Amino acid sequence: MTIRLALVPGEPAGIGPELCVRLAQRVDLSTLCTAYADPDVLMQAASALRLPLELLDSEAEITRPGQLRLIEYRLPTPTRAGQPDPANAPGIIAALDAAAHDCLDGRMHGLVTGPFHKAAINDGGIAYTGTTERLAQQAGSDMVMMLARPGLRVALVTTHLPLRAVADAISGEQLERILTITADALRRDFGIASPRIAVLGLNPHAGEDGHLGREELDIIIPTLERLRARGLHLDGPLPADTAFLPHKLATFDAVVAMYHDQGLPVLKSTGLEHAVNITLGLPYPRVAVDHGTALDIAGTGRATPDSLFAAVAQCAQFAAQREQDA
Ligand SMILES: NC(=O)C1=CN([C@@H]2O[C@H](COP(=O)(O)OP(=O)(O)OC[C@H]3O[C@@H](n4cnc5c(N)ncnc54)[C@H](O)[C@@H]3O)[C@@H](O)[C@H]2O)C=CC1
Ligand SMILES: NCC(=O)COP(=O)(O)O
Repeated sequence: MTIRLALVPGEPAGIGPELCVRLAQRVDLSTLCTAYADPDVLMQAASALRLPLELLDSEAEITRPGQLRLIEYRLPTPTRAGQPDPANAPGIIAALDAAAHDCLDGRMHGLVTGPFHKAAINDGGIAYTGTTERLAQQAGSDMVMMLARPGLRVALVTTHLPLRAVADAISGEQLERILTITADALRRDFGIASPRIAVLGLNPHAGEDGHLGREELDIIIPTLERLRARGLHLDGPLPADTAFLPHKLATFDAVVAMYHDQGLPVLKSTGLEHAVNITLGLPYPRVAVDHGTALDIAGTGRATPDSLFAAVAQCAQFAAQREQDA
């Protein structure tokens, strides 16, 4: 069967549009995608890169490099590379919401997104902590944010939260939900029959037996014991500073970190180009680039499209797997 993916470039002043133009040069990937975007933004990015771009209607067949199917979402103000305009926020989010809606109703099999500029969207009057949270709210489902590259998958217990709020957000119920969704996704989407998951502590040295914090003793350990009794293979709570040592990582299928900057720097420090951002728990597969809007290099042609290419390939694989299982 033919897999159809909705592709949303994200912030028009960032590198998202030019990555979509580069994607259009790869017929093996572009043939899977339909962009939800402003045609002028994509044509401007193609012109800056001096690459061919022909925008087709949403049912057209891709026959050569440089073609991309498009569903139009026009923005009110012209794009200047590197300078997000909050006035465009409603249009940017309208494209995202429409693409997600088309995934929910089965018109599309999965969603691939470029980077969104969180501050510009909030400055435009839309309360937005992240795409992961918005998609989960729209779908009425729970979610887990997982970033993955070959050899390492990191899922997060809390996502876009001020550090001050993290400890209060970690409850036994929340941890149980995150671990259950992660284990289910490892089985269903990644085909790992009996996944082994490492769970990090919250405090230095995983609390040092309660001398450096009590969340491990009061919340994490009891939750892990409860879930082990239900058959999950969980190791932890592990001290975060040593859990990522290569000989330890080799024994896990995924690491669950308590907060954003506990887990993601480890993954991103080995290169932005190999990793993708996966939303687990939605009714459809969603995969995003792992990097941000890179306003500092937008329009220069220096942005590598590898994470977007990997996101499309990964989303197509998940979508095909789900269609086969259905
Ligand atoms: N998937 C998403 O929607 C994400 C959005 N963001 C948003 O992006 C904005 C900027 O975030 P930053 O922390 O500055 O991170 P960033 O990822 O945009 O930039 C960090 C550094 O990596 C470079 N870089 C990023 N992507 C690259 C690529 N494809 N090729 C070459 N170099 C690349 C940038 O030039 C910069 O030097 C923020 O508003 C943030 O919220 C951040 C992460 C993910
Ligand atoms: N650090 C990941 C990130 O900011 C992207 O998350 P989301 O906007 O896709 O939820």
